[in-house]
Amino acid sequence: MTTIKDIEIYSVSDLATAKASPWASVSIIVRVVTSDGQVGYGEAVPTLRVNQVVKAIEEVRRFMIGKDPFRIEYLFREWYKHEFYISRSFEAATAYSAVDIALHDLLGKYLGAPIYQFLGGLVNEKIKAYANGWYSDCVTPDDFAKRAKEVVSMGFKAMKFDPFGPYFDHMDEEGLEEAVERVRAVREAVGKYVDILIEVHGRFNVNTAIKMVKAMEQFDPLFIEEPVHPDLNFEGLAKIKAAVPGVRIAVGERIISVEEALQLLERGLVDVLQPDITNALGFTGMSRIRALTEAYGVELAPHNAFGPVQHVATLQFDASAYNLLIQESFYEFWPQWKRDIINNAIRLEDGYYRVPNRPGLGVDVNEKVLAEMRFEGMEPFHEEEPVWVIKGTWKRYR
Ligand SMILES: O=C(O)[C@H](O)[C@@H](O)[C@H](O)[C@H](O)CO
Ligand SMILES: [Mg+2]
Repeated sequence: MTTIKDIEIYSVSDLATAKASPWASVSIIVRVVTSDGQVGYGEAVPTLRVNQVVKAIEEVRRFMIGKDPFRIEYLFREWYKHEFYISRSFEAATAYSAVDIALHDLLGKYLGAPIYQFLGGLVNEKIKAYANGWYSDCVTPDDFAKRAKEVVSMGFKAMKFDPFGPYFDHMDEEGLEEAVERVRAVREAVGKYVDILIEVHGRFNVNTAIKMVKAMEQFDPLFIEEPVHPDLNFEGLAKIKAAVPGVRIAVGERIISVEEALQLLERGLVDVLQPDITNALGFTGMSRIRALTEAYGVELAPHNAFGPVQHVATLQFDASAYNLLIQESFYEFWPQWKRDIINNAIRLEDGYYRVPNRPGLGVDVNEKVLAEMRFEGMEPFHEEEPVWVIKGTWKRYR
């Protein structure tokens, strides 16, 4: 019987190139090795918890050594039994997510099939992408408009951005006007057939969020994402939906269980759910969440903001999701080393991605790059700009 022989953990980074997504200037890649020498890869969430996540993966590693890697559901339930806090701990959830992704990669390689083949087969021949990470250092409406045009020239048919500068909790009239002017400039630059998605990063209190959503409706966003502080999601989103029923609301990047997805869906608070395969318990969790969204008639736009193994794992998941709306991508805006980790195997074709159809994740991981980029340390922290915004945008322009 094939067993898990080891789980290696690679924190990789080149801090000097932390351009668009400062929260993910590090990537945490896991390499699961079996007794017959096969290797599966996964990825965990870095952000301001790199060392904690690495330690949490070590806990999963201790449990997994010697186990049958193909008993994926059994392994999840056993670890759920032992771990005790996995539904309450982001670190525990992302650690397990990374290993679950690697187990699916191994199963695909064992079966000689891409992961989507055993998730229900190919539903989406190609995946519509939206660009994120494209607006580093954009401050004025003109900055955003110019860069948005470049994004369209790359082939993207959709793009997401956070136009809210340095506002948090509350935003005054001037701040709202600045945000409106940035969105207006992008809408005028790209025209009405390119989708605009507005990212709020859960910045605002409920009253500010309602005022903001009302102001943004004129631009017909594909959705507005995380308009209110995530701990206010239930009451806050309900008030937003009541006040502005015509705007699609998207949340979900922070959920770590199918139960959290259910709490959002059963209250009718979300129009587009954005679970993330690197913290919503890998393919095992995402498949459960997908079934729920289908039952509630909610579309999927999986969050995807960290690294290359996450990128291809998400595409494998997307391939068999009939209620997929659109897929987030930072891929084209990363430093080159991140794309090199998967030999730059993914290509945007007229705004869409084809899903690799080779076994497992469908791409090779470049172990030379993994070794070269190995890194000990933490994500950079800057007091003057939260790590979760696109670099250089936490500014006013008036
Ligand atoms: O929708 C997104 O891609 C996310 O909100 C990113 O913009 C965040 O900054 C990151 O996920 C923080 O960890
Ligand atoms: Mg987001």
